[in-house]
Amino acid sequence: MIKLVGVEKTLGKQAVLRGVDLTIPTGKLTTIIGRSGEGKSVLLKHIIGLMQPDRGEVWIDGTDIARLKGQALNEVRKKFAMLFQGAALFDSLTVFENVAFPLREKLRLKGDTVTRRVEEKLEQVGLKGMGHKFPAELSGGMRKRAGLARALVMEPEIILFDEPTTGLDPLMAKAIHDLIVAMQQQFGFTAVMVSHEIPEIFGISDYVAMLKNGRIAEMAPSSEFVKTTDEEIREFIFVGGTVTAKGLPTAPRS
Ligand SMILES: Nc1ncnc2c1ncn2[C@@H]1O[C@H](COP(=O)(O)OP(=O)(O)OP(=O)(O)O)[C@@H](O)[C@H]1O
Repeated sequence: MIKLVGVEKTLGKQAVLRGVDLTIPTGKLTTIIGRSGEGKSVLLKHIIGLMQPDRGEVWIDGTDIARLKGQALNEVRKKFAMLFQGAALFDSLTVFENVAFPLREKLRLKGDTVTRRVEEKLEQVGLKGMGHKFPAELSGGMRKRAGLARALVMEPEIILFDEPTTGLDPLMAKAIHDLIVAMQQQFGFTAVMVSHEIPEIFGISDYVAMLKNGRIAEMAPSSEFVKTTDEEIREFIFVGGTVTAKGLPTAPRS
């Protein structure tokens, strides 16, 4: 379980996180929403230990990583993979080498073992036979798939997705959402996603949390979340009534 307690973070002169309390259930897909610049990416960075809070606790399965450093922090971070906004592929490496990279660098695997694991992941994300291509030769959606394959190849317990569909057309975005859900159900990792894809995320997330004014204003199963009576949250998620027009929400997956 991931649990943040009273997390505060000031960056420059801005108090970005002002007491975040959030419990993220294991083996589910939780999506964090909120206005631009609210601190969603900063929050993800606290969860994975890339940033440390000024105050508060960040519990990852019984370890508070808020003040952990060096080897102890690295041990906990082995549980994680992160899919960054731009997929963060190495442009000079082929798709195959990009996906193989963590296996070779972190697990020191070689030869057939690497080939087998990489090809299996490429197939799972729909990139079978594409391993020889370079990132520049791929469409935006294919780059996201390659990034997802690289995240999955380490078989992490937790995957963080920072706006995984940014820059994609609606059909491609849906394909990536569907793939994330399919992979999450198949492998059972804990998924934490930051997204602006409203209303779509209500149809795919088990839980939705909203960051507002540096705190979690609401956290609930998606189907409950949309029943919120908080006017500001309603305004944000029912932008001009379009969400209701599209007939959301669907029930969260059991
Ligand atoms: N390393 C940093 N140093 C200083 N300020 C930062 C740093 N990282 C983020 N910030 C600031 O913290 C605030 C929150 O940024 P963050 O990227 O988390 O927002 P966000 O909610 O993810 O936004 P968006 O939805 O637009 O991606 C912003 O004002 C940003 O400028």
